[in-house]
Amino acid sequence: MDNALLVFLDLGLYDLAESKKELENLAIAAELNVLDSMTQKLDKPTSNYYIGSGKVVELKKTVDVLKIDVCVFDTELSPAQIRNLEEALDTQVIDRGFLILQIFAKRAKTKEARLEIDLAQQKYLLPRLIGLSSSLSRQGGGSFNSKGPGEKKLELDRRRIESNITKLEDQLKKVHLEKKVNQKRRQSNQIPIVALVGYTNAGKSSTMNSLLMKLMRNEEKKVFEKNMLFATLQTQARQINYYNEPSFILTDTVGFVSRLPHDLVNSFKSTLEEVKQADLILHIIDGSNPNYQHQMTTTNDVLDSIEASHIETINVLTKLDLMINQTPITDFKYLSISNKTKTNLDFLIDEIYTRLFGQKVEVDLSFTYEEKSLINALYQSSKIIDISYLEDEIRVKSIIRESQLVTYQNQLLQKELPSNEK
Ligand SMILES: Nc1nc2c(ncn2[C@@H]2O[C@H](COP(=O)(O)OP(=O)(O)OP(=O)(O)O)[C@@H](O)[C@H]2O)c(=O)[nH]1
Ligand SMILES: [Mg+2]
Repeated sequence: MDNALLVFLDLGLYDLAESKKELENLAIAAELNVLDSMTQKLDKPTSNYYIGSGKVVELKKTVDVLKIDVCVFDTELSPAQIRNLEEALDTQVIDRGFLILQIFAKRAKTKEARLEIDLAQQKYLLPRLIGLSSSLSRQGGGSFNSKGPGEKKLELDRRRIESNITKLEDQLKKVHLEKKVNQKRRQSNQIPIVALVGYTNAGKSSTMNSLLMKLMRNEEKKVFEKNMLFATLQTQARQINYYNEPSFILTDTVGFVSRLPHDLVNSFKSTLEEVKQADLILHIIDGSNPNYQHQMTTTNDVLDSIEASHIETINVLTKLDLMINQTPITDFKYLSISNKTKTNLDFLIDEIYTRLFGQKVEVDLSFTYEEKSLINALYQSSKIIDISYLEDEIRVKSIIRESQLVTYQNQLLQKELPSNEK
């Protein structure tokens, strides 16, 4: 494990305490051993080193004493700043964007995620080729093994990266095409899609698992959840068939983080395609996090940028069990749940079904004996109260959802007002 030192500049732009905690968690997620941090208060960053040159001297001392392998700066550094800092500190220097790319690179498992992250890394490196040359050799990420590469080598490296980018983009196009076919198939099934979105570590995967256990009682379908930033890197979908209710597809997605590297947002836009296809979004918010408002805004901004902000949304506050001594949140409408104590899950489930399929209605239906398959479908997606087999028809009394009325309009005998049954 590499020893890391975190460097912050207090420009009064961000909540420093939150930024510190978040960068530390990002470093831990990147499997770094955080030994210390250093903060400088300045009005604006310096062009040579980002921090002041006096601070660089101080930093160098700490780097030597603590045997620091990598200094992580909580910002986006220019290629020149990286080069200058690496020379002055004689250690690897990376910025927040590079750190996030490292986490994704470590976690990406599926073919698509691997290609996306490779592409984001190559795009990130291209303009930083000069500055990052020594970091790269330490990463073992290519043949950039001299500290001051000559012009010719630089040109070769640049061309190689450009050709890598083209290759990766081609491969990705193919993967996306296959995915589109699958999506079309799913859409033609007309099963509605519910997507869980939110800030990283908010509790999306845990909420998905709570719902799966409650509705499907199937341990095997569970997804990975962990107290670690970016535990989920790939969208995962499960079809929910709950007795007495119509089916829907539930998908877990990659978490968001503020100040995400631009190339990464672009790369993961296709992963977020699923969100765009959703009929309903569950915006998962960690209500116990003092910074929840900022996290919500970040998520809403990403939803805006992928043109998904028009999709119907339920705000879900998780970690209710940790919010006991907090002043209640009153600035927006939400449902609060706990995945730990399993509180309010029934409310959430009922809200999901109502938003997707409308209220429950009690109906009397009449089927011919040829329409038996329709009755089977009804059995799977609604609550049958009574069924009687008459001479030339089958009479069924059932509680269905409003949206199912269309499907059974030819069989409908009478319709009563929405029942109060929940
Ligand atoms: N106390 C408490 N902890 C929770 C609750 N929901 C989730 N957690 C914890 O929060 C941490 C993150 O949960 P995840 O479900 O992995 O979060 P996520 O939003 O999927 O995170 P990423 O996939 O990393 O974006 C885990 O340690 C969970 O156990 C809850 O209701 N109460
Ligand atoms: Mg997750």
